[in-house]
Formats: sequence, structure tokens, C-alpha cells
Amino acid sequence: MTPADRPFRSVLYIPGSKPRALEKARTLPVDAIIFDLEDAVAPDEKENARNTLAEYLTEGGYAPRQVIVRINGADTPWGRDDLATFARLSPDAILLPKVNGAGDVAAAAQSLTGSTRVWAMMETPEGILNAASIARAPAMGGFVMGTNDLAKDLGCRTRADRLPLMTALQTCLLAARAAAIPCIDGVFNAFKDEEGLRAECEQGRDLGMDGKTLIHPAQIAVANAVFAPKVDEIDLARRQIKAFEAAMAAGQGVAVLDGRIVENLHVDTARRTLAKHAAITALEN
Ligand SMILES: CC(C)(COP(=O)(O)OP(=O)(O)OC[C@H]1O[C@@H](n2cnc3c(N)ncnc32)[C@H](O)[C@@H]1OP(=O)(O)O)[C@@H](O)C(=O)NCCC(=O)NCCSC(=O)C[C@H](O)C(=O)O
Ligand SMILES: [Mg+2]
Repeated sequence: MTPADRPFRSVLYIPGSKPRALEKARTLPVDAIIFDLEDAVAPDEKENARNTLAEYLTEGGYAPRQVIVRINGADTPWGRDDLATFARLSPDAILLPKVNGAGDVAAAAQSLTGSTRVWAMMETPEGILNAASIARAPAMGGFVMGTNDLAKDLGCRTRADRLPLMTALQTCLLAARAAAIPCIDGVFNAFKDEEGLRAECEQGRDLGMDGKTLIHPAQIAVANAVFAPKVDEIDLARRQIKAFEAAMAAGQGVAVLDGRIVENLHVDTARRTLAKHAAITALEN
């Protein structure tokens, strides 16, 4: 599996202060985990959470899930020690909250070694306006949409169609795609509302998001299903490739399948669908 094919259908936040959840995470069928030291941890618990999480990550047991640690901001009393502690443990990524510009990413990247990447929470108006340069910052590995903070800063209303957030979601997607990094959608807060979650996942998938950030294990199955290629998409991809190869062999640059044209760009999409399906199958077996 290449880094570009790696699935991020389900990305679960786990508070670094909750040993029971940290334990349980080793068994959950998620593609990635965000071990959180920021908003899910109360100020009095910050140092305990850092120590607890460092012990769990040192012990390991989270592969093949991607391990992402969300540290506190550099402007807080905990950010610097969080970064120093977790840079040493070489997670797949360090996730920075409330990134406003590429400089925030470059500063954190200086502390990292090896293959650890910096991911950015895209959740402030200034950060959204700077999305293109943040996506191209040193060691940048991916975007996570912080729709709660963004809604707070925008002063917008919560709506099921997320209309007030659409410009920000699509701006970040454009920036992520231009820099060839993943973009993961924000959380759905009502964790007992499965149908609401499904609708929001479908909307994120329609937009082009790679997956959904989650807050509770009950949300995993829906995100895994919605962000995986469907049986009919896999079937269509295979048939498009076959039809295009047959057309090429016959000296034609375009094939026709089910009454629609198939060009090389459709074949690229078809190959990406099959690569994603193969990567998910490899992860699950
Ligand atoms: C929302 C919760 C507080 C609910 O917790 P709880 O009441 O304990 O749930 P359950 O009793 O239903 O839990 C059942 C079992 O599942 C485990 N569990 C629960 N949540 C998680 C989890 N996130 N990861 C792993 N395991 C989890 C419980 O331990 C139970 O296990 P067991 O006893 O062994 O059966 C809680 O779910 C929670 O704290 N969720 C995470 C909240 C969080 O991380 N928030 C911050 C991230 S969201 C954010 O900041 C977004 C962004 O920045 C923005 O701006 O939008
Ligand atoms: Mg936030």
C-alpha cells in the first residue's frame, strides 16, 4: 500500500486521559486514531494525560492503525512539552490544533525526525484563508476539519446541511488535493444518532473527503462503510478498465460502456477506486 492509497475512512479521537478507552482502541476497527491531549482533556489533567498516553504508545499494539497525537497549542503551558515528549515516540503524525499559518507547521516540523508528519487542525478563519500554504508546509501530512471550533468562530448556526461551513470545507479540500494530502471531515457530535451520522458521512464522501473524524466507537461502522468503495463502484471500475483496454487494443482512444464514454481520466479514477479497495482489504485481513 502506498501512502497515497492508505485509507482514512474512520479516524477516532481518544482522550489521552482515559486508560479504558486507550486500552479498548487496540481492538477497534478504525483506520487511524487521534490520541487527544487538547480539547478532550481538562487543564488539571493535562500532565497526567501526557504521561499516561506516553506509556500506552510506548507499549504499542495500535498497528496497523495510523497513530496521530493531537498536542496542545504552542501558545499554551503544555504545547512545548507535549511536542518534545511525542516527537521522541515517533508516531505517524503530530496533529496541531488551531493552525493559522504555514509557520505554525514549520515550527513544529523542526522537532520531528524520521517519518513523523505534521497534520493540521483546520478550524480557525485565518487557517482556512491560509489553507493552500499550510497544505504545502514542511512535513505536512494531512488536514483534519475542526468544524466545532470553526462554527464557534464563524458564529454560524448548526444546520444539518452544513451550508455555513461549506466554503471552508471545500477550500480545505482544494488545498489538500493540490498538495496531495488527505483531508478528513469534522466530527458529528450527536454520537447516538446513527442516521444523522450516515447523512453527514455521505455528504462528506460526496464532497471528496477521505473519511470522518469520530468521537465514539458506535460511529465506526457507518464511517467505514460510507467511505469505502461500494460493490457497484468496484464492479464499474473493473469494467471501465477492461473496456478502455479493449478500445486501446482496437486503436481507439475512447471506449463506450453502459452508454457513457470512458476516457483515460476515468480509468485513473477507476484504478484509484481499486487501489483503495485493495488497501482496505489488506488492512482488514
Ligand atoms: C462522548 C464520550 C464522553 C462518551 O463516553 P462514555 O459515556 O464513556 O461512552 P460509553 O459508555 O458509551 O462507552 C462505551 C465503551 O466505549 C469506550 N469509549 C467511549 N468513547 C471512546 C473513544 N472515543 N475511544 C475509545 N473508546 C471509547 C468506553 O471506554 C466504553 O468502553 P468499555 O467500558 O470497555 O465498554 C466519549 O465517547 C468520549 O470521550 N469521546 C471522545 C471525545 C473527544 O475526544 N472529544 C475531543 C475531540 S472532538 C474535537 O475536539 C473536534 C475539533 O477540535 C473541533 O473543533 O471540531
Ligand atoms: Mg477544535
